Amino acid sequence: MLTTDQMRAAEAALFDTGVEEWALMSQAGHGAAQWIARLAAGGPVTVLCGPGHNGGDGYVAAAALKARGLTVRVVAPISPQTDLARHAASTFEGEVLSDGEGLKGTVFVDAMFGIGLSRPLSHEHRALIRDLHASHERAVALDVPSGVDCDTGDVVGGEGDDVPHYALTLAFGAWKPAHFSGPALATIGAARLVDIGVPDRDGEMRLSLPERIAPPAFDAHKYTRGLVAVVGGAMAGASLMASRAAALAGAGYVKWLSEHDHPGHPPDLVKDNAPLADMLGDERIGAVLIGPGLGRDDTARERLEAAVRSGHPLVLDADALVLLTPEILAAETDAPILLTPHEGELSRLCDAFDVAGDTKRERALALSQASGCAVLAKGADTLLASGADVRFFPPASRWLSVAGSGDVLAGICTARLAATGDAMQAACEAVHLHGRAARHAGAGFTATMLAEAVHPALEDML
Ligand SMILES: NC(=O)C1=CN([C@@H]2O[C@H](COP(=O)(O)OP(=O)(O)OC[C@H]3O[C@@H](n4cnc5c(N)ncnc54)[C@H](OP(=O)(O)O)[C@@H]3O)[C@@H](O)[C@H]2O)[C@@H](O)CC1
Ligand SMILES: [K+]
Repeated sequence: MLTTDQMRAAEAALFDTGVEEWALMSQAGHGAAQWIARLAAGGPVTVLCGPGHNGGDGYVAAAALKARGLTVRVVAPISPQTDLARHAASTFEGEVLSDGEGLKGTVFVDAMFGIGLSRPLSHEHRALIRDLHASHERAVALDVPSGVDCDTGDVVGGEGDDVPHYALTLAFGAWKPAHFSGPALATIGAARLVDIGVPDRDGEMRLSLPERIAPPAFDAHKYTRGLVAVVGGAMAGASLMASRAAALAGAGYVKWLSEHDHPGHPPDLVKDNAPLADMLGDERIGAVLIGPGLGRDDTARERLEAAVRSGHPLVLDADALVLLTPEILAAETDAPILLTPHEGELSRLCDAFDVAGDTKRERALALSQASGCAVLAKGADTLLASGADVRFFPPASRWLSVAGSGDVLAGICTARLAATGDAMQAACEAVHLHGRAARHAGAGFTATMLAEAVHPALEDML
């Protein structure tokens, strides 16, 4: 995944090796045409071409679709402004209109602006896009929906609903942050990558895709598979739900460290109510979860301090993120710690650690660097920051926006942390497991149903 500047640098590096600019544009346009042809299914296509190279890609796609025998119209409110764009336009031998008046069709292709967007869209351009979108059955965006800032996913000078919804967005050469984060998520639709020869490199920003979860070793026993300790608190239900999710996400043994009882306590979950510091002294513990249902009073703070002092790998969630300060973390050993804040908790933590950032990605990175913890910033555009690295995730089920969903995720994170010993890997596995579980749970599920669905989700990922 590349920012606009990194994308331009990657293109420049290719040109230095002798690759022609036209070759890249040709690959982008032809790659796009293949997708558009599938969506058009023989119906008419309208391509809106801008003045730069995004428009150039549009002209190449239009020519390729016309060569396939489709009816193709180009709408170009601004003429091409560079030699390369003019050359691309010259390859399209069909109707070029200056406005979209009365046009109807199957697919509307938005090739107005891509990574070169330099200011908000004018009212006229916004209206033209809205009208063409409305008069066609499906819309496809080339590189990004016009008006979206590739680096942030913000709509430049507008709100998320100022850009219409696209069925498909075709990213050229590399993913940009806008494809998986920010308000743009509401407009991007399905995102597909079109290869134009930009080499995949092991950059700091990547899209995390599900990888296989390692099954237990042949000689595994409950402790080597991971002993998870879930610290309970004033509201027992949340930590109980997290414990259940941890047990189904592959932990060998889950202990619920709770002074309170709960009627939903399953018989296979061991409850321990000895003094917390004693229980946390068990060296066999692979990872500790603290936060769900913890409470925010002095007792809760003491429990959090004890968990940090224990030196075990940790997952901090919910109330633990409200209580956390740099002073509490100062007691830390070098064990991995994963923080799992939602948007509000992330803001609070940034204040507590005295860091800031314009985007969620920048805030999560700054917090990770200031705290030394991995930060899984949850939400519709969940992302993971650790040191200088960022992982984005494919969008998950919108039904995950249910109370208790975060408790389930925290439980899964802790089971995977106990199994892998690595916060980054654990968080990636957990996000994919959580997303899979949501698919198994279907629509309108409760957090309890989601926790149970972690079981078939784990089976899928082996
Ligand atoms: N480089 C390559 O080799 C490859 C690039 N590729 C493709 O090129 C795209 C990037 O092309 P690009 O750099 O030409 O920028 P692009 O997005 O077309 O816009 C720039 C033009 O729009 C204008 N403009 C901007 N905002 C405006 C506004 N609000 N309202 C009005 N005008 C506005 C701006 O004018 P200016 O700001 O200079 O006044 C300029 O004329 C990239 O997304 C990908 O699709 C691929 O084919 C792979 C190979
Ligand atoms: K576009």
